[in-house]
Amino acid sequence: MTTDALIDIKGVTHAYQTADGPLPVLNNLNVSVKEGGFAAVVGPSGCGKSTLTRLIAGLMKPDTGEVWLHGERVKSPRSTVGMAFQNPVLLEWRSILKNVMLPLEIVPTKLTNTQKEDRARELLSLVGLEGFEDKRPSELSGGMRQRASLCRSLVHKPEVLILDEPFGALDAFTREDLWQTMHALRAEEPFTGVLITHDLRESIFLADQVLVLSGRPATTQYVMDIPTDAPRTLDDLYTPEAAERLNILRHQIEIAQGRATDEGEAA
Ligand SMILES: Nc1ncnc2c1ncn2[C@@H]1O[C@H](COP(=O)(O)OP(=O)(O)OP(=O)(O)O)[C@@H](O)[C@H]1O
Repeated sequence: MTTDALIDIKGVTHAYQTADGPLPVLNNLNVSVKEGGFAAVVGPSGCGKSTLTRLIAGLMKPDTGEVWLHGERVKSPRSTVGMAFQNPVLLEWRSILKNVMLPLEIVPTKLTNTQKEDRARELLSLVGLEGFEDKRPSELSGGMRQRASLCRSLVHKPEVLILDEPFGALDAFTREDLWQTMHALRAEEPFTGVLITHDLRESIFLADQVLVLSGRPATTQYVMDIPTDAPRTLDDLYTPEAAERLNILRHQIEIAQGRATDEGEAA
């Protein structure tokens, strides 16, 4: 296969088999993310965003179409994909450090135990959790737990990081802090990312490409490229360019929901 895309989803169609018959979820979906790219996926509730992440991670196979990661067809679960979700599932009987080290116990690695620990400590320090390594998850705030969960999803240096609404349960200020942490992490530890979110500001702040999926069964309805020439700051969200991008995306979501048409008229 000749493509410079690290993630290449080609013509994927999928339906879940339910008691009421097939539920078509994805319809001829095409998504391409280049190495080091960061794509945000937005779309109406229930349109198939999480299904897309399961396909990338190899947790399920599409009915038709192909999923490729780094030039290899995905047919089974991939340990080279890291995932973080809205509710970080940290194990209460393990310290924060040991929680972060968990993937290194599961995914084959040549690191010694000391190197594994150093790696986990380094990431925890990068997200501002130095000094909390020996705490239990319940001793941390929600934002701190999510930081630890991000470290855990990156500790084995995955090719792809999938973030499924990881900041959705956090208050607005903590969420903005975490957005900046994401940029810091990416600067230190470049990865290819796919972020599922309902927050359009989050999508334009974090991603270099925003994909709007149509209503179910989802197809790629609109793609917005966001150039990344300089490090982003929260002030960038209050510029006329940001306002225009948010307006375009909001309108596209309304089209996906069937509440507006292409011409901007109410449906
Ligand atoms: N294992 C399953 N079996 C049957 N139906 C499923 C299954 N998983 C998801 N669905 C249905 O498929 C549709 C798409 O689900 P999915 O979780 O991918 O959507 P989503 O866009 O991530 O949703 P949300 O925005 O609400 O998080 C939903 O209608 C959901 O109920």
